[in-house]
Amino acid sequence: MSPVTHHIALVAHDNKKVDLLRWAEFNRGTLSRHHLYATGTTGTMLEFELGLPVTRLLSGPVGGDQQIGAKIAEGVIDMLVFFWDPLEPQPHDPDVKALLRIGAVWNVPMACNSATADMLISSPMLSEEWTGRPDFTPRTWDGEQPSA
Ligand SMILES: O=C(CO)COP(=O)(O)O
Repeated sequence: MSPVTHHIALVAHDNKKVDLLRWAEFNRGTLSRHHLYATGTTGTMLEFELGLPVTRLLSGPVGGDQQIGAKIAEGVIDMLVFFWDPLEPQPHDPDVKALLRIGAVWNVPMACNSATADMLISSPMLSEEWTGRPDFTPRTWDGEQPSA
């Protein structure tokens, strides 16, 4: 039986990049069995340090967070490790909030610090086909005119 692979997104703000790199190096073996995605700078550093392929999107402040959020909404990404910086304001704070929000909407397992990331990466659920994705009924235009 082939091992289950997941699509894992990794993102870190500048002051948290070293923490994420350390965490990813420690978990390199496990991460190597999955498809990795990252925002631009985080992805470049991860590829360099881990020597693993990473699908790199744009840098966070210029749309990368939104791209990760879109992939969550499309059902591509099924786990997010996002070491955001709680001690420094970010110019793209609305994008950061939007990413965290869409992850919550789609019930994606999200880790915002290494303690939670350790728990997610060591979860037995990581070796199972798993989706906690809610089944939203799309609200489509049904052609009815609003009553006057
Ligand atoms: O800003 C980010 C997340 O909000 C991360 O972007 P970079 O990986 O390009 O630094």
